[in-house]
Amino acid sequence: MDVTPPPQAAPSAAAAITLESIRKQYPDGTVAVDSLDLHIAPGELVVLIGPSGCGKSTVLRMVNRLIEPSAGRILLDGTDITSGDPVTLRRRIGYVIQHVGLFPHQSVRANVGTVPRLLGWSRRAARARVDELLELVGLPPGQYGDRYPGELSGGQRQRVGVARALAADPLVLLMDEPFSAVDPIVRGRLQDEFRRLQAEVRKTIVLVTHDLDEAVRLGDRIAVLSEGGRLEQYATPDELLRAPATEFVREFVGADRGVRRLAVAPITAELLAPRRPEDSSELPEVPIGASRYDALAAMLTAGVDAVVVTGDADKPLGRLTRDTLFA
Ligand SMILES: Nc1ncnc2c1ncn2[C@@H]1O[C@H](COP(=O)(O)OP(=O)(O)OP(=O)(O)O)[C@@H](O)[C@H]1O
Repeated sequence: MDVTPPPQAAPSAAAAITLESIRKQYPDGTVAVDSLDLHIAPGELVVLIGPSGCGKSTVLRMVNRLIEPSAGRILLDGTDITSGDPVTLRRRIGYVIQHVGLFPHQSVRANVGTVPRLLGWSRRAARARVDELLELVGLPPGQYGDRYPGELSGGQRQRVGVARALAADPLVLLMDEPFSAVDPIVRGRLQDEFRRLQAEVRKTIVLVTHDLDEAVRLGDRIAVLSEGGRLEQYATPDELLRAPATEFVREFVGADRGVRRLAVAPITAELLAPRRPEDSSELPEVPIGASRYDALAAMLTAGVDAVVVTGDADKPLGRLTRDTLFA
């Protein structure tokens, strides 16, 4: 697989986020987040997940200071953001919420161009950026740029929200249940598109969701929180599903975690057994590095209990049996 970025891609800004002993106590005494430490690398997509009321949105909104922390520090690339002007800060941080919050009386182009305009970009530069982003989120500007939000589907509005959040090349993108207002089919499509988009722009993203499948699909790492913003586990989707760190996480990820994991756990060399002479004619082939789900699907389709795993130039490397898929 070629992972070299296309030569025309401009380097895009992405900051590391560090939460240090961050706490939020609301004026009525509720401690939404007690003392949370979390580090997010530049360009990483971290999902915050946990039961209702555990403090996910509070954590997210402290990063752009829509909510002020009661204690602790938040650093962007090592600089404390808890002092300084919150409005300036918010212009460097994209924010996408469930019900997008587009301006209904402004065109799609005007909506996406909001922050560049506020930042004083020239009309030409702003327009070029807006059109580039609309193209990137799959809404060709010639067709959609002059429409109003009321003339779009829910999924299209959500894409405009994402384009708007990315318009001024933010350091960080915060997303609070961004895909939950659309039906499951549109949601799946938006998630796929969003993954492709993230592979291209590589922003540092913090995404809040209730949906474990969404977390597993999108997250580079997942932070599982329990009440009071307590960090139960912070791990890759594969690790979280393979080895829940606490009883809370084990229950949260559910009894079917082995099945969910098939989609995110790759086929690796150590799972393979030597080939048998009769294998090549009988068994389907699956490339190394494909997901274990792909291997299971190939087995079920062919009605067999094993596949031949291939490497470079389709060279057979070994056989993978159904039992080892869950290892
Ligand atoms: N303005 C407020 N004043 C007092 N308590 C609040 C306020 N906002 C949130 N809370 C409380 O803080 C806790 C965390 O809320 P938060 O919205 O961060 O949770 P969440 O994990 O995002 O929940 P959900 O998944 O239901 O959206 C909850 O107990 C909530 O009732």
